[in-house]
Amino acid sequence: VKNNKNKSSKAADRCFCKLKGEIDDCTCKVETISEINNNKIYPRLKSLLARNYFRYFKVNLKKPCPFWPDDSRCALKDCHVDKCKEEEVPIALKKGHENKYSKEAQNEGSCEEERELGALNTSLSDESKQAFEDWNKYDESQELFCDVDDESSAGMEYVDLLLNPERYTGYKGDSPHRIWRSIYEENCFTPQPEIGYGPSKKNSPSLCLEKRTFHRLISGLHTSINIHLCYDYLFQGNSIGYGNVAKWEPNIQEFKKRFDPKTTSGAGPQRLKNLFFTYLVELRALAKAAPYLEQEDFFTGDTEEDLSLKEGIKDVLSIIKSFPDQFDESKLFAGNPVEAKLLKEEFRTHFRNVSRIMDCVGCDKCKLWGKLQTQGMGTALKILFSGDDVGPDSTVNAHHKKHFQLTRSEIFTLFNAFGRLSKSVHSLEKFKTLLNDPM
Ligand SMILES: Cc1cc2nc3c(=O)[nH]c(=O)nc-3n(C[C@H](O)[C@H](O)[C@H](O)COP(=O)(O)OP(=O)(O)OC[C@H]3O[C@@H](n4cnc5c(N)ncnc54)[C@H](O)[C@@H]3O)c2cc1C
Repeated sequence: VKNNKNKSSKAADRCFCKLKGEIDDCTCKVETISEINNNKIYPRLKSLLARNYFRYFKVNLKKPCPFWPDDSRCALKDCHVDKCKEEEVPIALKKGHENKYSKEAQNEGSCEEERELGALNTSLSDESKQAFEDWNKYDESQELFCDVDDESSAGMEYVDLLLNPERYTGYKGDSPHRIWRSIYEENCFTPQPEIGYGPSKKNSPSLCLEKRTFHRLISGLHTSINIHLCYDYLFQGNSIGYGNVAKWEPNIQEFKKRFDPKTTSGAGPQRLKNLFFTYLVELRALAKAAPYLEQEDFFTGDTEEDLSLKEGIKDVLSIIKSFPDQFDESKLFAGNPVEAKLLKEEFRTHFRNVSRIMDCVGCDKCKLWGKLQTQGMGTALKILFSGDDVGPDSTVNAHHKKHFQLTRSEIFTLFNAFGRLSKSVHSLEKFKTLLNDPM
């Protein structure tokens, strides 16, 4: 037991070795983020994001992949996964039953049908449908929601995020690798080697601040997605030590495989650190947009709920604003104006590509969360770099020029995307404990 414990604490030290001190290119410390997130921001966001306003995501999951022939069928249906007989599939994994995951369901069979893990639960109540119609009418009358093309396109549907948590889906192999590869190799200014952002080495010029920022942002998002799947991992019945009961639990081995320097050629700890960088950038976007958000009306069709939601949002924003070491976006695109403009355009094009690649993700649930999080990050970048005013005077006013605006969908994805990062940072505590103290 002692030996095992020693081995595991070393793994904890190795994985978390970079999670201390200042975050690259920022003055903020990892410890400060962990403390304020875990004690103040995460608990508040958790209850805020369970409210109706932040619960139903309007999204088009049927858009064709613009870059290569759609391989999603091949990725999960018949090519990689052997089909189980109907009676072998645990009831909890069948479409429409996911939310009913219960003791009764856990005692069901053990066959893995990974396609079902990634399938969406699209059930909605009649009241929700009525509420969405009211929301649309309200949005149109406010002229706040300007992204009409997407909003009105065929294929848009509401998805209940609480019924479709981001977790292990079994999506692996060529399809996600092609997505990540195309993001990093074609769109992400990846430094060589990935672990070093530092001064230039021979044949490997260091990246400028903007490109480093871009790469870290995406890497931090990737880390967050992978932490979620490690944290909410499906141990099938018959897994060693699990008998016949299937369970959703943190998977330490999976976490180690992804973040231990030993299994990642040294890159794991930096990838974990990048999560904090991404967190800091989105935190700053919320702080910057706070004056705008604080005076926004969050319409849900229920006056009491609207008011209480507004209070909840103000409460979390007050903590976000009080964060001492905010990311300083003014350092980016600050050089020669002509070069800065080109760089910003390049940044924007690459980010747009990353968000479009999400339509190529071959697992509906992963696509859902991938789209949500890239859209949220896009909103954060718009807030930080659009150059428009963000302030109390910036809301729509019929008699004045329209300045900065956020659509409902931008507000929705901004908060939800930040909520994902917040949960990832929070779950690191659990992994640290488990690695230090394996049962
Ligand atoms: C948009 C998207 C959403 C997904 N959502 C889910 C989900 O909800 N549930 C689920 O179970 N699976 C999900 N996946 C799949 C998951 O991210 C992995 O691709 C899969 O588990 C296979 O993991 P892997 O170990 O092969 O490495 P991958 O995570 O696929 O990584 C590929 C390569 O990228 C590099 N890399 C890894 N992490 C980082 C990082 N943080 N920064 C920089 N480089 C890195 C490494 O070289 C690695 O070999 C999603 C994939 C995508 C593209």
